[in-house]
Amino acid sequence: MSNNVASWGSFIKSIASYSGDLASMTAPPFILSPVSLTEYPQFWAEHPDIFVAIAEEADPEKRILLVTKWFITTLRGQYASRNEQLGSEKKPLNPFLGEIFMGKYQPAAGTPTRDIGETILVSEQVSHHPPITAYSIFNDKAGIELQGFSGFKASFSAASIGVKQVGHALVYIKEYDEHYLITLPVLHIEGILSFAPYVELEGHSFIQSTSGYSADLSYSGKGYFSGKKNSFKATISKSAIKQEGKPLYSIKGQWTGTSMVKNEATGKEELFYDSKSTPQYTFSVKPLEEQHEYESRKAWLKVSEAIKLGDYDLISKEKSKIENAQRDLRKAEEAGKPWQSRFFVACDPRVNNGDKYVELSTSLGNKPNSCTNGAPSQQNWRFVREKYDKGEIKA
Ligand SMILES: CCC(=O)OC[C@H](C)CC[C@H]1O[C@H]2C[C@H]3[C@@H]4CC=C5C[C@@H](O)CC[C@]5(C)[C@H]4CC[C@]3(C)[C@H]2[C@@H]1C
Repeated sequence: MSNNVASWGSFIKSIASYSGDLASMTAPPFILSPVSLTEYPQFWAEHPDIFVAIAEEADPEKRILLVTKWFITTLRGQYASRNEQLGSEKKPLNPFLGEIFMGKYQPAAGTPTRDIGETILVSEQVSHHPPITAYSIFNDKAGIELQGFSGFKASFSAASIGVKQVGHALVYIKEYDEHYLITLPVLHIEGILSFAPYVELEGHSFIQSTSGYSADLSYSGKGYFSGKKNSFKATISKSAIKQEGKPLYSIKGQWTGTSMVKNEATGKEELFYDSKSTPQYTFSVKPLEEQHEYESRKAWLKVSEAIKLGDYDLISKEKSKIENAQRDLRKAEEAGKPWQSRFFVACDPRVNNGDKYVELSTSLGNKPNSCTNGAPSQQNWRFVREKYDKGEIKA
């Protein structure tokens, strides 16, 4: 038995009784990814052309369809890209408090794409225990911005790890003064016993717009309603989610494959989205020498090189350098001023600070979603754009 499978076997036994913080659990080197969790928000706009097309659509009924389509385009990168590129899901680097990641989406060289302007990502680890990443993606030319935050709680069973996400995303379209609340799907890690973990989505997530339109998405994997992995269904309605009316549109398919949309009034069915359509945009991060010491790829350089080498001793040596520096910072803060987020501010989820979160999450009613099921998120995180504009760290 190769030592990888042996250590995987003991690793699985160790997590069966594990009740700690999933992000900080020690895992065998071959399951470690050299990528920090602060990089994951980049998957929200892997197709910036579809993101900006939302702001260019004048009809609100077509806009909710475009928002739902754009949301579906984000899922393959978010939840399946490690699997597709590295052969299995991997354990990302656990970001330190204040870690920053930023970059821009550019048309890939040579692809004849129209000029949609710059789409910028700013992401920051606003909490270490529990791990919470706050992020914003904005395109000033199109007048569309997304801000969100995401934490996760894991539950362990012998054969899979359940992961509930805490947080949500808000999209704002300036032209129409329109807001969308997007809740996050529950996921679990399958394939653990067969030594090839991968993410499967489950349950429901929702999109609720101030226009009154809403989308109810439900997910399933192999052996469920469609039998195929990474399946989803969605219904688009005019009323708020809680009134059960006949939907305007029904969508179904695979978020890692193709999906079809049916107009329930006319019965007409057509292709909704094909996720294998080639991504025309690459995400670019400035060169290491121009990066701030808190930016992920600079901060984790030595650790990610050690992970690529599979050199466990070097990984833990380089990791403890970062952890010790963080401990010293926390001690200094106890003595002096507490840590402050560089680009985000925490706010009370019950108080409307103009982003319509209270109105939109209320219209979701008691539907199970990560905004309101269980204890509402202790606090929401919001992007402060002028902190970025006036700051010295730029994408
Ligand atoms: C034996 C246990 C085992 O299989 O361990 C190997 C597993 C890869 C360990 C669990 C890790 O799995 C990773 C999957 C990560 C989520 C993937 C996608 C997202 C969406 C993104 O928008 C927010 C973050 C989130 C939820 C990631 C959170 C961290 C997850 C669960 C990693 C686990 C530590």
